[in-house]
Amino acid sequence: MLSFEEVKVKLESAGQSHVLRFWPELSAEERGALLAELSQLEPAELERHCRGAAEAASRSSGEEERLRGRMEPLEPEFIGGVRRSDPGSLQEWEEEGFSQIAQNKVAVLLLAGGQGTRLGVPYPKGMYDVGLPSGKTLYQIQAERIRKVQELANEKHGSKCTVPWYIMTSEFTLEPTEKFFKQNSYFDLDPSNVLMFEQRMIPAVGFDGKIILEKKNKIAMAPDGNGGLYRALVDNKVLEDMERRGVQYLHVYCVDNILVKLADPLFIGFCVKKGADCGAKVVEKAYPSEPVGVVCRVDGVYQVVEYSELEPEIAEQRHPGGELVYNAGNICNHFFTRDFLWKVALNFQEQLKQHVAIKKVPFVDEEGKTVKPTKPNGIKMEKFVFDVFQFSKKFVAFEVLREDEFSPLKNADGAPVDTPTTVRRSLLAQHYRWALQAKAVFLDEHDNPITSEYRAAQDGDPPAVCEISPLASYFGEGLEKLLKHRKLKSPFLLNDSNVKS
Ligand SMILES: CC(=O)N[C@H]1[C@@H](OP(=O)(O)OP(=O)(O)OC[C@H]2O[C@@H](n3ccc(=O)[nH]c3=O)[C@H](O)[C@@H]2O)O[C@H](CO)[C@@H](O)[C@@H]1O
Repeated sequence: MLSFEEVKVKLESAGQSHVLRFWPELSAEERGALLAELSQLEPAELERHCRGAAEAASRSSGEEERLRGRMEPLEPEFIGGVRRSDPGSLQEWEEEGFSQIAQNKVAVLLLAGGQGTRLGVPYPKGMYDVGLPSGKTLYQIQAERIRKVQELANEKHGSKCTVPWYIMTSEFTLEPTEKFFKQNSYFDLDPSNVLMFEQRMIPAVGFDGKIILEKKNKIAMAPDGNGGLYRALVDNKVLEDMERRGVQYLHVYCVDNILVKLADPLFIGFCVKKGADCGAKVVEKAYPSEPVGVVCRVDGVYQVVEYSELEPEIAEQRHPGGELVYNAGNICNHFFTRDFLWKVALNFQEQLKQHVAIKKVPFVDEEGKTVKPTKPNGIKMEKFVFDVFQFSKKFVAFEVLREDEFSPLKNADGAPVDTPTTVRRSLLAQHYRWALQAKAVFLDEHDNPITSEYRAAQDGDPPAVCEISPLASYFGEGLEKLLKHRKLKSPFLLNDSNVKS
């Protein structure tokens, strides 16, 4: 840790000495905490960051306009997908994916450093229990899907494989996430294959380019966005770990999609067979203003234009047949080769675009009291995980069905979409469909078979509650032997122990 004098010089050179203005009033302990925080900041970088933030914020209103005339949608023939590709190819890709998994060449990486402000819970989103009959949290569901995909690969290839689980956390989420995993015995995964690491935090800045003080002895810090991944991979030697384990392919995903197919053999196999170094899963956008990024080309280069930066007029453009022109919705499921990640980490991560978010950042007033602002007063700069697509030599996109693979938890109940209620419904609807495909028969309260047609989550709640543990089925497979012609009363829970009995 640096001394007060050293920190003072550093801050002066970065034009940020105001953060020491309460120094004379601080206790020894408070001084220690402030010095520790400030010691980590590098003056030149700090100066660049603060100046860059203020400049970018003054320009940010023009971001959408700058994209005008430069965007093009993905060419339809460029996209593979569950509906677009022929069954033979789909099967070949899935087999390829399982083969890579069985050879220990595939890992998953969870982006879990976000603060989940829209959901509004004081703990990491992955710990959220969405109210399923089993009471499982998002983390547990994900852990069980990893266990199941390993088991399926082993059955197919006679292997004993591991899919390591890398989890990127932040100062906000590391401690509670670690504690939660320990309390839950890592959901029966081997702890040595669950690797948590922390992304960096950066200061929030006022419109005048000055760091915001949140308390007398604390500056306002925020994670550097999910694109902070690339720096965190270097900081924490994650690529070296992948190398030691022989992992060549990484499936990166975000925490809140209850339907996420971890290490999806089909997606992995598709990307590997296409020789891609970088890939993205997409779904058809539901409506023009849906808060998902669109995968497209800008100046001929593949990239994601984030929903916050897409002009409504462009988002609303439609083809004569009615479908949206910018239709490839990003579901934050990405494929990267380890070689590509090395290339980004060594050559490009400093070049990643800084995106500007104007936020209400609590600040300390002249009396030293923390004030919650009523209107936005600060700038948070974020990097985005998908901004590396431009460095890819071979980028591919794979379209999946929304009702099977995308239902994110973003908002608290009461909001119209992406709430605990809607994600629970999506999962239960999927499991109900799987059970029907396996020829199970659901009974109503009078023990009569339910015959009503039910297709997708959009139809509302399914006529019976059915939850299938990921340990019983990864994606609907293997259920006939367990459920065929069985008469099931709602709520029905197929868990691991049912499977064994
Ligand atoms: C930048 C990005 O990827 N945006 C995508 C994200 O938007 P969205 O705005 O929903 O992104 P979130 O803020 O939820 O973050 C996505 C993921 O990144 C993690 N995270 C976030 C910030 C951070 O500093 N560290 C970190 O690890 C979050 O924990 C989460 O798992 O998901 C949508 C689908 O649901 C996509 O359509 C968006 O294109």
